[in-house]
Amino acid sequence: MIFKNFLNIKKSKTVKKDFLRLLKDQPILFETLKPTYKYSYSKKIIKKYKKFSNLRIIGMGGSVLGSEAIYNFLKPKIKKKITFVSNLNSNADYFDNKNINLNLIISKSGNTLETIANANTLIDKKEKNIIVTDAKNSYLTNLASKLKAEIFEHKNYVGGRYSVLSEVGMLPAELMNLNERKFKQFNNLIKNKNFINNLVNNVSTTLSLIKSGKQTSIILNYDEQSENLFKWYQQLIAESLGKKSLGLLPVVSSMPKDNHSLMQLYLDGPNKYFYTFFNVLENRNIKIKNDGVLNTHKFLKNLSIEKIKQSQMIATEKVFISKKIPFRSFRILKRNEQSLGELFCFFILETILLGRALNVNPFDQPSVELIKIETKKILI
Ligand SMILES: O=P(O)(O)OC[C@H]1O[C@H](O)[C@H](O)[C@@H](O)[C@@H]1O
Repeated sequence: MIFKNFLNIKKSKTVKKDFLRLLKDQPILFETLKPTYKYSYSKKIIKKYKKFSNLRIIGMGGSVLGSEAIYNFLKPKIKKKITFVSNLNSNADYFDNKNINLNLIISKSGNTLETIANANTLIDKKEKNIIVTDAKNSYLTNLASKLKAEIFEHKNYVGGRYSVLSEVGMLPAELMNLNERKFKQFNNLIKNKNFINNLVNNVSTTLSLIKSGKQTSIILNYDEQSENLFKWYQQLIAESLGKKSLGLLPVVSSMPKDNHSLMQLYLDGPNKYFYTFFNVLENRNIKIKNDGVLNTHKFLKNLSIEKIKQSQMIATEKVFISKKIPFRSFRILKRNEQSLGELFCFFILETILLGRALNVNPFDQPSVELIKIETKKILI
């Protein structure tokens, strides 16, 4: 991964201290970031489920965004068909898919309304089921015994949006036949001085941008297969930091598509945003067909789609520099488990450090309950 930090870096000794304190006094959820983490299942138990080829994963928010990010980012490597049911949509194509052989239903609380509704609409008697949920009595623990489903514990000390490297993201990864071990980059990264400096300076600079009134963080994403990664990131940032009238609004822009839609605003609109350029450089090599190129556009000969896209990214970075618009950039060299593991780790640490510096608790989401309570009142 190549990470280019903001141009005008603000260095903060407090953030560095916070980082060292975080390493010394690690939240227990950090166990999930390490290769030594003890899953609630054994590799032997899950082996029998690896033969299933057509999976449906049902969940909401942190219970599913991580596995959806993994699936889409690493799709070229994955031979299975996985259907994600992570919203309420009566018109979705998945209602017509009758070939599912294994369901994975994931919910920490076991009581999330959308997950219950989707499970009870979609699951068919002939399908096998695995349920990942907290051990306590809930709708899903009861459903598991009714369905005679396999049940694996969602450790109660791991919050949904921080759970991607626990059972929640790694069981789906195993079933996708990916290498779970390779996602676990925490131990390597905290020994890497470059990573630590980048992380600390990135957090310090983000804090000074927030202080100067820039509370919208726009991701200029040049890799369509990373869209779900940034959906995961959105929840992480929004639920962790959006409290006490503070927080950041993470917006994901599809690039270069949005050159033709939002870029004008980014360049000349309110001076209230900061940006993250993101691209993955390992892709199929699809080239322009030379014999079809018209003489006026000879420069296109031999070019690949990726070369054109990457040139647009570099060009946009140049324009941002000339306009003094703050940005950082990620260039991911390999599309593999390790790169994704590094990104998960970077963003998790970034979020916790921002939370500490802003003096908000990055692990709760108290107001989310309000909608659940009001919805129940309407339905009962
Ligand atoms: O895993 P579950 O208990 O089903 O929760 C799923 C999601 O719903 C909640 O409302 C929270 O805001 C999220 O943080 C959580 O990831």
